[in-house]
Amino acid sequence: MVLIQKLVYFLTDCREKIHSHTKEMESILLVHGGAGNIRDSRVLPKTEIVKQAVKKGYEILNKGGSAVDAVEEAVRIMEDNEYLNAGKGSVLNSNGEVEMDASIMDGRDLNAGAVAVVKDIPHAITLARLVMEKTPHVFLAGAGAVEFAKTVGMPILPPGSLVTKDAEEALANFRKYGDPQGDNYGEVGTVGAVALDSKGHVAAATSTGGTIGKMPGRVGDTPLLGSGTYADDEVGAVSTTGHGESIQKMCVAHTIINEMKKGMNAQEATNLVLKRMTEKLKNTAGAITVSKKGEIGVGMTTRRMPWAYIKGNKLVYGIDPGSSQSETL
Ligand SMILES: NC(=O)C[C@H](N)C(=O)O
Repeated sequence: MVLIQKLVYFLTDCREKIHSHTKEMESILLVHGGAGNIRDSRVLPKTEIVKQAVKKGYEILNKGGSAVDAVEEAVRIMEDNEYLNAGKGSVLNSNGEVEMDASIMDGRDLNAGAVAVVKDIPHAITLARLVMEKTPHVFLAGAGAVEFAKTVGMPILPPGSLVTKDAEEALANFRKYGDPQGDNYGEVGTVGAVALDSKGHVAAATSTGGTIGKMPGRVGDTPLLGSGTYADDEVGAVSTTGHGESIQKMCVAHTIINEMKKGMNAQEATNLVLKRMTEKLKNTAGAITVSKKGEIGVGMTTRRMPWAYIKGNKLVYGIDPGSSQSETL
């Protein structure tokens, strides 16, 4: 009798496992364009950019592409946009140079790639992906990362090519007036994406020029696994933005993952960890989260953060805390 019961349990378990592996998930792509004290005049353009990026990235998921491909594509599109703080348009360090950080993580096997303090590379996120796929390492920084980019045939731009007029003006203002709001990372934003693909795999990617007027060589949260980016198929994926030093101290991305592991949904975990960080360290941040079950989390303790996601035929987006709009595609 006991044996028969055990056999029944075993067969049920097998059936469930097979079922869960073959069941198609509804794909989700969720992106952000950086949290901060965003002026009213920038609300519309920033909202448009995140909508464009999510639409382009979602085409990959629609064709059955992987979560990793989708997050990389969405981030590349935002890196190309001069109004966001990644790739061209990145904020400048105290020497007037662009130094970028990026990371990408694949929830299937926790494979990851990151780069920090890289110059003259239009797509730091793709370099991070190549570190993940073509080296035995997870993280390359500075001149070594740029050397690696050359060996894999990535274009290296002439020095200063990623510096924009806006970024120069912003640095000049920063030098003159400092950072009256205390969140100089906000006017142009870091970019990030999280995805769940139809096979149930998650991925996350984040890319930034860091903080305006930063010391040369400064590394923020963005390239650090567990701070700026994290993805694990067992739980979900997170990308963060905001005050990098605080995000690092609280390991915000992985702490959100941990809260979900303990039972919170994606939205609750995102809100809780950001609130905790802001209460404890008196600095602000934002995060986007997708869970393996397809829950969405969008949170910010900043004034604003542009974000957008597509799930099925619905595009949902927003920029102010607690409000969103949607369109049927
Ligand atoms: N805009 C940002 O999100 C800045 C980024 N988190 C950093 O500190 O490098």
